[in-house]
Amino acid sequence: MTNTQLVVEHLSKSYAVGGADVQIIADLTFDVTAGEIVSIVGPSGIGKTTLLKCLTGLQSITSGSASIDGQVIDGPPEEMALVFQEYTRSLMPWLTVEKNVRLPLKHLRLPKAEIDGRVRSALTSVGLSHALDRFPWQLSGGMQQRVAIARALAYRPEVLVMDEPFASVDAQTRFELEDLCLKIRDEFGMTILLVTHDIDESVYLSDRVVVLGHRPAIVTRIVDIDLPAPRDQISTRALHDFAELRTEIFELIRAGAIPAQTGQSVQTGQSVQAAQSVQTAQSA
Ligand SMILES: Nc1ncnc2c1ncn2[C@@H]1O[C@H](COP(=O)(O)OP(=O)(O)OP(=O)(O)O)[C@@H](O)[C@H]1O
Repeated sequence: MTNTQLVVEHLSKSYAVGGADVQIIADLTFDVTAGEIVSIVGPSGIGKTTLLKCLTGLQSITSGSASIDGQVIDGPPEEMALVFQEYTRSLMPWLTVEKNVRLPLKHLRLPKAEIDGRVRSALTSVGLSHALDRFPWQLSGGMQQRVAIARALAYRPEVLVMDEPFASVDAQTRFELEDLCLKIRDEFGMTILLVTHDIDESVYLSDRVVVLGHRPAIVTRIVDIDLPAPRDQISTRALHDFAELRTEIFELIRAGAIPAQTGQSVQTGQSVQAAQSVQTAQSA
């Protein structure tokens, strides 16, 4: 029996731009089962980050709905934690690694021993138990992103939501962090929803890939990724099925591309993302 955790039904989203409503998302319907890894892909500017913001309660939904464990989402859900691409802005530079991970747990009112245990085990899971007393600026980019992931893990969310989490690290670190994602899912049984621009990454990590296209955005296809487990960076990526899935998704994204914009003075997705220094759904 499957346990549907996140349900998105006919979700649409418009932004007010210069006095007019601009519809970004037309009508999205999909769900995510507990313990699944689901990637959201689509052309740049299609509304992927906007969708995550609606699902994490950081933006209002214009019509339709999203719910987690049967509860309608109308603010940041306790069950979710968020990891963004910009780890340099989500970590507090004046706090040690250990204190950064501890920060969001403060408002949970847990016994100190429980908090200590969660912080230690999250940092061990991401391979940073040796770096507790270091400051973010003393770490490599990949290590900083591990701290951001550990902070989300220590919170023990049911659903980990990640927006382009590995876009700012080198290729080798990216592979390691992808494998860390798979390990987290297996170890903690966590549901993971992520936005990525990297089609290979979406195929490698996911159980299903939700492809968004057109303007305003719709779901163009939900692709099942039936690749064998456990996945491995070399052997999984060498599979014929892997190449076929990558081509299928690439073609779907190309078919759903947004035509060049004429006259509309809307910012690109990434510039808006840069302008809004949102950190975690729990405002860690
Ligand atoms: N707060 C906002 N106000 C007005 N328009 C916005 C706002 N946030 C995003 N947009 C617009 O919504 C559209 C989708 O942006 P979004 O960041 O969700 O896309 P994306 O698919 O994540 O983009 P990218 O792949 O480039 O990161 C863009 O045209 C963007 O300019």
